[in-house]
Amino acid sequence: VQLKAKSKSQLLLPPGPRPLPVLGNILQVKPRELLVSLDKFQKKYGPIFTVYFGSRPAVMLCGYEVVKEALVDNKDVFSGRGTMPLAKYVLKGYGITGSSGQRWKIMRRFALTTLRNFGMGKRSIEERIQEEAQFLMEEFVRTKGKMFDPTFLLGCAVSNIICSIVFGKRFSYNDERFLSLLSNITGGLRFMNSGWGMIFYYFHGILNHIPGPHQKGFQHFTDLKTFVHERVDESLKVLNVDSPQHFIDCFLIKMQQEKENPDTEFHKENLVGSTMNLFFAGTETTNTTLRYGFLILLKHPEIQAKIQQEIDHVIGHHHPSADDRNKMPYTEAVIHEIQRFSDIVPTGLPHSTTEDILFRGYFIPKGTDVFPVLTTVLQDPDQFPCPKVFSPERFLDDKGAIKKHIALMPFSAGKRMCPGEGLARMELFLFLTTLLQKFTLTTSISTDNLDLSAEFSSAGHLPRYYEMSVVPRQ
Ligand code: HEM
Repeated sequence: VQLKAKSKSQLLLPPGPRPLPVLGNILQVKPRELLVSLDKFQKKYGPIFTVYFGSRPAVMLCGYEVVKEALVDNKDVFSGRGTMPLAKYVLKGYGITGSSGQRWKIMRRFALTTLRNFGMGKRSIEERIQEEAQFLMEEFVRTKGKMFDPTFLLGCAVSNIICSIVFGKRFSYNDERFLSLLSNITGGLRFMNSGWGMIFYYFHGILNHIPGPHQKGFQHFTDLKTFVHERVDESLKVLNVDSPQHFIDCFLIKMQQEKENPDTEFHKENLVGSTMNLFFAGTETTNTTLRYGFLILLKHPEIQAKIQQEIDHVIGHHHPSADDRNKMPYTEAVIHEIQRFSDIVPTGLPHSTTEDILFRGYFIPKGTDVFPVLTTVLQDPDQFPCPKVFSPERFLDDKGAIKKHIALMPFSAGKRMCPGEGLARMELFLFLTTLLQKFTLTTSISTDNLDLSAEFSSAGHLPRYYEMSVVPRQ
């Protein structure tokens, strides 16, 4: 909506708790209680309200209707990227996730087409996942029925998929370099999710210049960056322009093609930034979803048994393939419900308005941070009755066929929607079916004592720590 200059001064940002100068709403939105506070404000102020992170206002959008009206009905205006201090300091605004405007458009389009050429939805990637699923299965066999925490093995398997896409190689699960890469991703995420991570989010302008635990958080990202730089240098040495092997090769070729263009976005900073983005966004998310999914299946053995029945019926003893997905509505419905229930990016990532907009009677100036609070969509009781109940049947019709649901937005919506959706969904399906074809997941803890609620978190939802064991099926 175009606004006349005169009317702007009479219009206001959505209501919200009163901010203190400099500190903003830190007293009401405590760093360790972000989601609880947002829930309280939603009850008090309604589905759209403003909170201040330090002196920076951020508009919070809650519930399916409001989020859809912003991200889908006004998709261009809400397509900017909001404040992401880590992307700003570590990647200097380069890459896909932390950029806006032309740079973002070019980097995103390039990533999407390159991932597609490398097989998002095509055989090559499918085969990679199938192969990795076999490695993962062998690791599970090695546990010999003992209890173990699946985080590490799932992390290795999922990271290897993205490694093969961006670097063209997988690593063995005990490769030192690979392990330190994984620990940097976990450490970086833990920092972002910690109380300190939130304090940093509030006051990054000041904290960036002084020592403190956040510098350790930074270190994880800086180490990751060094790793990516090394891979880029290696790739450059053996690059064959006629036969690109992976994402980095494709980008390097584009850099050569555009080297005469002084304004090109195809340079090393954007290459390293985009690669880091794919790596970070593509690893922990899929791993966490699978880990949450396993916990849910341990809690609901009857659902696990139904998936196995469908596997036996549709796939039999073959390797699961992407084509099987269309024939397995129950398994698809469980995966949908795992994504809805686990709700792993509860606040969504911050967007920013690309122009002034009058939205639901409020004035949101250009450049304001806006959070599509995804948990309020995935748990919206108007869209998903009894949202706290795990029920795959929500996604099935009377005949047992899969039923699409408009409010299922674990990947967000609109122009910034996750570009890794296709890849992630294929991984979830193939890893889950390959494992359940061969094993039954069990635990010595009684199902009553398995807690499905998320561990304390601010920006991300993580399942609570658990151990499980696998029993080979006949
Ligand atoms: C279950 C797995 C995943 C979930 C739940 C997930 C979720 C999300 C969400 C909620 C966003 C924010 C969108 C927004 O700004 O509104 C996002 C962005 C992003 N995701 Fe994913 N994601 C997953 C897997 C992946 C994978 C496998 C990749 C890599 C290929 C990936 C790459 C990205 C990138 C690059 C962005 C930034 C997009 C942009 O700023 O334009 N994600 N994802």
